[in-house]
Amino acid sequence: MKSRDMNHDWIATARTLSEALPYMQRYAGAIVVVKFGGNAMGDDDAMAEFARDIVLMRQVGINPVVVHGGGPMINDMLTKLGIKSDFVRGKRVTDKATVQVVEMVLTGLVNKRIVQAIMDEGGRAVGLSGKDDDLMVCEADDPELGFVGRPVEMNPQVLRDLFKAGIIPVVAPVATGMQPNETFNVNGDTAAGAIAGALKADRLLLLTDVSGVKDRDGNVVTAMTPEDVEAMIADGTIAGGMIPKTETALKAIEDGVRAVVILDGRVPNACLLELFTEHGAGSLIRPVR
Ligand SMILES: Nc1ncnc2c1ncn2[C@@H]1O[C@H](COP(=O)(O)OP(=O)(O)O)[C@@H](O)[C@H]1O
Ligand SMILES: CC(=O)N[C@@H](CCC(=O)OP(=O)(O)O)C(=O)O
Repeated sequence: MKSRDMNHDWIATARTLSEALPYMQRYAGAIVVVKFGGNAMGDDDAMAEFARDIVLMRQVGINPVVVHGGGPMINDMLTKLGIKSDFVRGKRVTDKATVQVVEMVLTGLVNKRIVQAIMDEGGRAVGLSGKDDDLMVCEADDPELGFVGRPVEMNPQVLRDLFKAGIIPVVAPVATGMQPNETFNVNGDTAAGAIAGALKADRLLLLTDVSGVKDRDGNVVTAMTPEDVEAMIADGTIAGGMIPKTETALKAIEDGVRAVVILDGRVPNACLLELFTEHGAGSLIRPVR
């Protein structure tokens, strides 16, 4: 058995723990899907800290699912191999050679790095992609993008089976198609939204590199309805990479996810701060109740 450091700095102070306990009880049995993007991954210390948070979530009875990205790691490998890559509306134009590199990097290097980090922190993790047990079946999103997938059928039973066994699923956003032998590259946010929707998750946490959705003055909007988000997209306050992210949030809520939070994954203990403190973290999007 490997030696494992089971100390969680975050719960080292009694004050924080007493604040956290009611929230931990409230979330017992909840399904929380966490999108961990390539830009949020950082160095080995940041990875270990993220893994520690996920393990703690599992220890207090939450069923976490990690859906990861890895755009920067794909870029590095494509550069090494001399393959050029372009993005259209935030999605990578993916030809045959590129989709092979995407699958190799995401399901190999990135997926196993996260699985290993969770194991090192005392959790149990199993890595899979959308291909495993047909978890995520796609069609081509747009002919202009090549092998970029749009999820059309989800089979999340394998995730529920892993929950029952106390195992944390770690999902790479690579999917199978309707035809034999098809492989699709799926945007990480899109995959996380589709998985959260299929599970009717209690929370979808989209970790990014800003503290949340900002208004015109640059202040983070802490609570929003889907209608607020639509208005901010329409008037241009939400732009660039935040558009697909917030659109993913809207679709997930439509599919039955109770709430979506967009938050800064570079902040230490970001997921725990969101789930287990009164003030939370980032921007919470949910329907008016
Ligand atoms: N209203 C907004 N609030 C916050 N960020 C915004 C907003 N509009 C555009 N953005 C941009 O969206 C970016 C996040 O999207 P993206 O870079 O695609 O994230 P990731 O790489 O984590 O998926 C922010 O860094 C910011 O530059
Ligand atoms: C279709 C598409 O764009 N797929 C992404 C998949 C990885 C991803 O989403 O990574 P981040 O979350 O780190 O950006 C890509 O090829 O980069």
